[in-house]
Amino acid sequence: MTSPLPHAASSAASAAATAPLRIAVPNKGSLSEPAAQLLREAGYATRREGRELVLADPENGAEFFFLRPRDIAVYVGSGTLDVGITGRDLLLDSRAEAEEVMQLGFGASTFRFAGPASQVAGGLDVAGLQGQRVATSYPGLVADHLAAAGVSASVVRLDGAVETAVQLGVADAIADVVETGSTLRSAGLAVFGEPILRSEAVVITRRSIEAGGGPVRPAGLDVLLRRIQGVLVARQYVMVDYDVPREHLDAACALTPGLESPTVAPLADPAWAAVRAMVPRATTNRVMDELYDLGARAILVTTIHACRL
Ligand SMILES: Nc1ncnc2c1ncn2[C@@H]1O[C@H](COP(=O)(O)OP(=O)(O)OP(=O)(O)O)[C@@H](O)[C@H]1O
Ligand SMILES: O=P(O)(O)OC[C@H]1O[C@H](OP(=O)(O)OP(=O)(O)O)[C@H](O)[C@@H]1O
Ligand SMILES: [Mg+2]
Repeated sequence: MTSPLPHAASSAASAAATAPLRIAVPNKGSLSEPAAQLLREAGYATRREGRELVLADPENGAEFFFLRPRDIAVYVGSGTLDVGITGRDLLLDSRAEAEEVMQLGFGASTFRFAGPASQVAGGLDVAGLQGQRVATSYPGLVADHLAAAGVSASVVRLDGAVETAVQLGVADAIADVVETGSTLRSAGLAVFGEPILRSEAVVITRRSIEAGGGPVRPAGLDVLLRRIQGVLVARQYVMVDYDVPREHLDAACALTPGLESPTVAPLADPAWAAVRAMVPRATTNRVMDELYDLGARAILVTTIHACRL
């Protein structure tokens, strides 16, 4: 008797057979929990108690390293680790040889200059920083921005609580992450100038891997990116099903074009058709109202748990 043929190896299984993909993940701070949640939803192992520094996930061909978000670009840029999740602002500040390959839609913030509210009301602008002291935890980012603006100022590097530096006389202005703006307000500061950067969490790899010309693209990277993309799309879209009179089918399909094209199926009653399409989650109720006004009925919305497009 012959033994059965093995199943063709899936891309995930073949990745598991080679060296694991080494992935850097934030161990603390604003990005840590949403990054863990994303990886969990993408089917990867996550650490049970928060103190593990390394976590092997052989079933998925991955190994996770829990590191300070600020250090992640350094490990990835040097090629020590294959891929990482960090903030765009931290990546640029590090000046590491790493680049962004996917935006993740969480950890959003703006990076801005701020100064005493009275001076800002009096017209303080970036040119007014000439010869001044600017406190920040992101000295690389600020130095690059000032140089591009042709402003010569001294950058005072602080670890955190940067807003207090002006009050204590260590700096004349600051540049920091602003989310709600409440920390600035309570320190008597206000933003000025254009935003230096809009940041969010991103996936990074070593520079030029994407172009295919530089370092070898690590095995398993495509699987990781596809899985993450699947989670992000599943979060952004819902599935909408409805029945619509055939005379309004074209107008209904225009409202719900889906990604390629909506699925249209006949109903037992030839005057009606059934339609199924993915719809951006944020527009769900507006689309339902417009479909209803058009004569569509039995409009059902369901959550998508995962997808591969
Ligand atoms: N309110 C926020 N404060 C700081 N960083 C934020 C905020 N919202 C989003 N971020 C993003 O999180 C990343 C900084 O994370 P990091 O863990 O270094 O700092 P943190 O969240 O302030 O934590 P901690 O101050 O405890 O070290 C940056 O990419 C930043 O843009
Ligand atoms: O605009 P907001 O919503 O007020 O958020 C922005 C503040 O949050 C962060 O500080 P964090 O609490 O991380 O303290 P740190 O400065 O010591 O890092 C950041 O450095 C700002 O100070
Ligand atoms: Mg902080």
